[in-house]
Amino acid sequence: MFFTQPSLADYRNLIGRPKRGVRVVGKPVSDQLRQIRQRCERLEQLSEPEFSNAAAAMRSRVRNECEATRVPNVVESFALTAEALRRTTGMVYYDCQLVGGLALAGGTIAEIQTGEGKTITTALPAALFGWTGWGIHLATTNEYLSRRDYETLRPVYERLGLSVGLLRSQASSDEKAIAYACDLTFGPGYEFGFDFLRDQRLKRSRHNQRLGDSVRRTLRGDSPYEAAPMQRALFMTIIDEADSILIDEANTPLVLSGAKMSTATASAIFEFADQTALGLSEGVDFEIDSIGRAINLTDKGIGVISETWVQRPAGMAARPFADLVVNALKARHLVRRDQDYVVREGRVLIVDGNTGRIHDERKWSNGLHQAIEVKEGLSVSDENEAQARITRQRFIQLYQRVAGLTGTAAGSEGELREFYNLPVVRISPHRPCLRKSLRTRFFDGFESKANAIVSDIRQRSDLGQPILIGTRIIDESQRLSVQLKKHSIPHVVLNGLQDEDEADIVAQAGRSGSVTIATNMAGRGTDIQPDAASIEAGGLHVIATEINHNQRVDRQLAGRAARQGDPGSCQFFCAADDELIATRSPSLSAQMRRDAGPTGECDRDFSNLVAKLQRQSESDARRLREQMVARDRWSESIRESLS
Ligand SMILES: Nc1ncnc2c1ncn2[C@@H]1O[C@H](COP(=O)(O)OP(=O)(O)OP(=O)(O)O)[C@@H](O)[C@H]1O
Repeated sequence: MFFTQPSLADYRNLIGRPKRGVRVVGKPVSDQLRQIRQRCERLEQLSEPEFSNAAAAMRSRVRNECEATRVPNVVESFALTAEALRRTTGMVYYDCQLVGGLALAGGTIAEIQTGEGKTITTALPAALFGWTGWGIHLATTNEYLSRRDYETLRPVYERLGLSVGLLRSQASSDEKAIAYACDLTFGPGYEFGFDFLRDQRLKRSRHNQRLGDSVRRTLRGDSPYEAAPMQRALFMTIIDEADSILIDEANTPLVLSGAKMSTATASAIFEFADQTALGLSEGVDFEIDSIGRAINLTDKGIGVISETWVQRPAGMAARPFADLVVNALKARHLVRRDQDYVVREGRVLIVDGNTGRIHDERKWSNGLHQAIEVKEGLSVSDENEAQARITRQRFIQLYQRVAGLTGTAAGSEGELREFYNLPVVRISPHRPCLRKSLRTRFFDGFESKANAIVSDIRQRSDLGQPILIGTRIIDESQRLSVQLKKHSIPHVVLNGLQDEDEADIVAQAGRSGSVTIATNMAGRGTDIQPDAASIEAGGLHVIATEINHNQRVDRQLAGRAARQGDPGSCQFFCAADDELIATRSPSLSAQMRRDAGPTGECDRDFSNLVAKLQRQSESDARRLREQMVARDRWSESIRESLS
C-alpha cells in the first residue's frame, strides 16, 4: 500500500506551491522551522535510550499513519533526524538545509548551491519516508559518491533505527536483494535502472517457462529454486546531482545486454569491414557529422561498399555489411581513445562522458565495440544480445515519488517539468559565496594554453594555494601531466587510470600547495576541503582547461572552490582547438588563431561567442532527448495496441 496523492499536496502547502524556480519564503515554512527547532531542543535533553525510544515510536506512528494514508509527522521526523545528525557528527542543520528537506519532501528538485551541504539534506526526506519501510532509493552519479554518502550517513540512519544498504559493484543478485530490502538503499542512478531491467528479464523468463522446467533444472544439477527479483516495488527515489542523472545521462537509454549472440559473427568480417573503411575517403564516400556523432555514406560510398562485399572472402557471414563499415568509420573517425574509451589489459573499456568514469562492464552494441577492437589491433570479443531497454525518463516515472537535489538546475526547469513533472525550488545559501571568478583566457591552441596554465600553477602553488585542474577528457589530463612533469611541478592525476585511491587523492587535494589534475571524475560532488594554510593563501583555485559542451558542467567544476563560506577562485582557459569551438565553429577557431599575440594568447574576450556555442550544443542535446522520448512513447503505444 502506498501514500495516496493528497499527502504530496499537503507537503506542497507546507512549502508554498512551487512554481518555476521559486525562492521558498513565507510563513508556513518559518512556522515549520520554528517547530522543528523547538522540538530539537527538547530531543537534545533525552538520554540515548530515550532517544532510541522516540525514534522507534516515530517508526510505528508512521507505519500506522501510512496504513491510514495520512501524512507522517514532518516536524517530529525532521527533528529526530537533526538530533541524530548532531549526536553522530556534531553537525547542526542550517535553516536552508531544513527548508531544502521540506522542498524534497514535497516532491521537487531543490536547487541548493554547490558546497552548501546537499548530502546531509537528503537525510531529512529519506528518514521521513524511510520510516515506512517501503524502500527509498538514494541515487547519485557514481559509485564513489554513493559509497561516500552511505558511509557518512549510515551511522545517522542507524541511530534512527533505519536499515541502510549499498549497491556495490560486482555484487551478486542475492547481495543486492539484501541491500534493496533495507529501508534505504544507496547506489549510482544507473544501477537502480539496470537492476530494474534485470528483474524484468527474470519475470519475462518466468512467464515463458515451460511445464517441468524446475524438474529439468534439478536434473541438470542447477538450483531447483528460481532466482527472486532484487527490487521491491519502486516507491521513492531521491536523486543527488539530479541534473546529471535526469538530463545529461538521459541522452542514452539503459540497455541491458545478456548472453552472447546465438549466431556469433566471426572476427574476419569486422576486419574486412575495417579494411573497406580504410579505403573510403571523407567528403567523397562518406560525410562526418561530428556534432551529431554520425557517419553518412554518400551514394558513391554505398556503391564502393556493395562492390567490395561482392569480392568478400568465401564463407563470410551474411550480415548488413554497410552497417559494419559505418561502425568501422565511426571507430576510426569519431570514437577516440583516451576520450571515449581506454585500452587496458587488451580490452576496450568505455569512459562515461558525463562522469569521466571507466566502466569495464559496458560494451557498445551492434558491432561498434568490435570495430574499435579491430582498430586497436586487439582480439575481437563476442557481441552480446540487447535483452531489455528503457529510457531513463520512463524508468524514473515508474517511481511513486521522486525528489532531487542539485547545485545546477537553472536553465533546465522546463525539461525537468516536461519529462519528469518536477518543479524546481531554489534555496538560498546559508552564507554568501566568496568565489572569485577570474576572466576567461583565450589561446590559439593547446601548446600556448598549456604554457599559460603551467606558469599560473607555479605562481599560485608557490603562494601555497591548492589547485584543481579540471580537464574534459583523459587524454588532456595526460598531456597536461607531461607538461607539469617537464617543469618539475609535483602533482597527482585523477582520471580513472591512476593507481592511487580516489578518496585519498580528494582528501589531499585541499592541502596547501597541492596540484591535482582531474577529469570530470572530480568535477561534480567531490568535497575538497582546503586546510588552514590554503584558506590563508586564498582557498582552492580551480583551473578549467576547456569550456564544456554544457554550462552546468562548468558551473559544477567551478563549484569545487569556495564552499561553505571559504575563499576560493576559478578561471577558464580556452583554446581554438578545444572540441566545442573546433567542431561547432571553425570560423571562431580561425579568428582566435588570427587574434593571438606572440605568446599565443588572445587580447579579445570571446566569452559571448563561446557561450553561444555552448547554448547551441545544449539545445542539440535536448533535441536528441526529445526525439528519443518521442520514439519511446511511439513504440510503447504500438506495443499497447498489439497487446
Ligand atoms: N550543517 C552543516 N554544518 C557543518 N558542516 C556542514 C553542514 N552541512 C554541510 N557541511 C559540510 O559542507 C561540506 C560540503 O557538503 P556537501 O559535499 O554535502 O555539499 P554539496 O552541496 O553536496 O556540494 P556539491 O554540490 O558540490 O555536491 C562538507 O564538508 C560537509 O561536511
